[in-house]
Amino acid sequence: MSVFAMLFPLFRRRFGALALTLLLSAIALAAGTALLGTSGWFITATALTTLGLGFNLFVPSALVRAFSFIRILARYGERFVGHNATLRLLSDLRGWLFAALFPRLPLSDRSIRHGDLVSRLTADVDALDVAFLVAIGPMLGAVIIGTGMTAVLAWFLPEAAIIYALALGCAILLVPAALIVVSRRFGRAAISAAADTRVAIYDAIGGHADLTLLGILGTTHRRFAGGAQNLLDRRLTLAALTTAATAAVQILAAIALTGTLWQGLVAYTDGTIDAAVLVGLVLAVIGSFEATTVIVRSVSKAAAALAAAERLTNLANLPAAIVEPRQPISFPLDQPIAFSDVHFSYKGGAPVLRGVSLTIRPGERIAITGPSGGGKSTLLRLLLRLNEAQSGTLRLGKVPLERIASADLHAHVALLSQDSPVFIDTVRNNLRIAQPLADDAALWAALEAARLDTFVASLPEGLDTLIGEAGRTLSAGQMRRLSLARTLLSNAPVILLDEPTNALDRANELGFFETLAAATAGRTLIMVTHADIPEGTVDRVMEMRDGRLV
Ligand SMILES: Nc1ncnc2c1ncn2[C@@H]1O[C@H](COP(=O)(O)OP(=O)(O)OP(=O)(O)O)[C@@H](O)[C@H]1O
Repeated sequence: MSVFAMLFPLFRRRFGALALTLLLSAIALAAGTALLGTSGWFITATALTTLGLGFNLFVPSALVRAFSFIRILARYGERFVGHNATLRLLSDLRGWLFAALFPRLPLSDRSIRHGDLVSRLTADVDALDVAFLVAIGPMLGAVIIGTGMTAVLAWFLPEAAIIYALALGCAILLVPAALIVVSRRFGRAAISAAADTRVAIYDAIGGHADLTLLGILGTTHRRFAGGAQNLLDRRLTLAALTTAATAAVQILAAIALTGTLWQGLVAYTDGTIDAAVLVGLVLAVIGSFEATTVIVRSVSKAAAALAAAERLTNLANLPAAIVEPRQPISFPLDQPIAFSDVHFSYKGGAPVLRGVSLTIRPGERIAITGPSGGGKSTLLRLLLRLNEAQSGTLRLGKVPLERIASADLHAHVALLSQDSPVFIDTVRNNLRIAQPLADDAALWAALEAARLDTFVASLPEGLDTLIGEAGRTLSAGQMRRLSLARTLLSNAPVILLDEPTNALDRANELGFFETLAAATAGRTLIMVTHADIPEGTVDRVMEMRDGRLV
C-alpha cells in the first residue's frame, strides 16, 4: 500500500471540512490581496484629490473595511475548521493504525523495536498534521489567488502579468518542489534520528539499574549524546534549506514587484493607466505573495511528514501474523487437542519443533518439562495461533485450528506467559481483565489459588490498591502470582501456564501445585515447567527435548 492509498480514505472522510478550510484560506488570501490593492488605490486617489481631482471616498473606504473584516473572519474560520479537521484526521489515523497493528503483532520485522513502535504511533502521526493544513491548503490557495491576480494584471499591464505569473509560479511550485526533493533525504534522516533518540531513552530507562551496575551508564550517555547531535545536525540542515528557499521566494517577489512597477510606470507615462490603480496593483502584488512564506515553511516540514507517512505505511504493510478464516467455525467445546507431526521454525531460524504429535483429552492436565530452549513455549504459541506451523496439523476434535477466529480461540484458551504484564491499575482491575464481571468471591478464590490472598488482604485498600509505577509496586514474585491469578480467573476451558511458579519459593510452589487441581477443575491444563511436580498434580508429564516430545 502506498502512502497515498493509506491516507486517501482518511482524507476522504474529512473531505467537507478540508474543502471548507481550503475555501476559507483562499478567501483570506484574496481579501488580504484586495485589501492592500484597494488601500493603495484609495490612499493615492485621496492624495490626488487634494490636488484638485474629484474622487468618491465612500466606495473605497467601505471596501477597505469590508476586506479587512472578511480577511479576519476567513482567517479565523480557516484556523478553526482546519485545526478541527486535522485533529480529527490524526485521531482517525491513530485508530486506523492501531486496528492495522494488532493483527500484525508480534511484528515479523524484528528491526522495529518497542521504542520505535511508540515513536511511530505518536511522533510520526503528529508529523502528518502539517501535510494538509500547512502545505497543500496554502499552496492551492496561492494557485487560485495567483491566477486571479494574473488575470487582473493582464487586463491593465499584460507584460507585467507574464513576469508576475512566472515569478509566482516559481515561488509556489518550483521552489517548494525543489525544497521537497532536496530536503527529503534529510527529512527522512531527521525522523529516523528522532526515533533512534526515543529508542535510546526507552532502553536507558528500562535498563537503568543494570547499566549502572555494569558501570556503562557513561557509554550509554555518550551514545545518546551522539544520537542527539546527529538529530540536531539533520534539523539544522533542514533549517538552512528552508532559509535558502525563503530567500529565493523573496527574490521572486521582488522580481514580480519590479516587473509590475516598471511596466506600470511605462503605462502611466503613456497615459494608459491611472496613478491610483497602479499603486493599488503594486500593493496587491505584494499581498498575493503572502501565502508563499507559509508554503516554504510548511513544505520543509512536509519532507519530514512524508518520511513519517512512509514509516507508517511500512508498518501497516507488514504481513498479518495470523490469517483470519473467511468462514470461521465456533470453538468446539469438549474436544481433544491434537498436534500431528508439527514442524516449526521462527522466520529464518533453526527448526524449533521437529515433528511433534500429541493428543490431550478434554479436561486432562498435562505438564511439559525439558531443557531450556527445547521448544515448550513455542508449542503453546502455536496452540494460540500466535505463530503458524510450517507443516503438520493442529486440531480441536475435527476442526483445524486455522478455521477458528482468533478472538474466539483466545476467549477459550487462556495463557500465563513468561512475561505476563501487570498494568498500572488496581488489583481488582488487573484481575478483571480476564473476567470483567467477576465478583469479589471469584477474585479472592483466584488470589488464593495463586497464593497471593494473604498479601492482598494485608494491603490497606485490599483489592482497590493501586499497583504498578504510579502506586504500590509489587515484587517480581507478587507480580507473577497476580498474573497467575488473572489466568486462573478466566472462564477459558483450556488453560496454558508457562512456568507458573518461576518466582515462587518452594513452599509456595508446593502450595500452588496443591491447589492447582481445584483451581482448574473441569478444564484442560497444559503446564510448561522446570519445577519438580509432586505426584498427582497432573495426569501426565512429558519431556520436550530438541523440538521432540520424549
Ligand atoms: N520470537 C522468536 N523468534 C525467533 N526465535 C525464537 C523466538 N522465540 C523463541 N525462539 C527460539 O526458539 C527456541 C525454542 O524456544 P522456546 O521459548 O519455545 O523454548 P522453551 O523450551 O520454552 O525454553 P525455556 O524453558 O527457556 O522457556 C529457542 O532456541 C529460542 O531461541
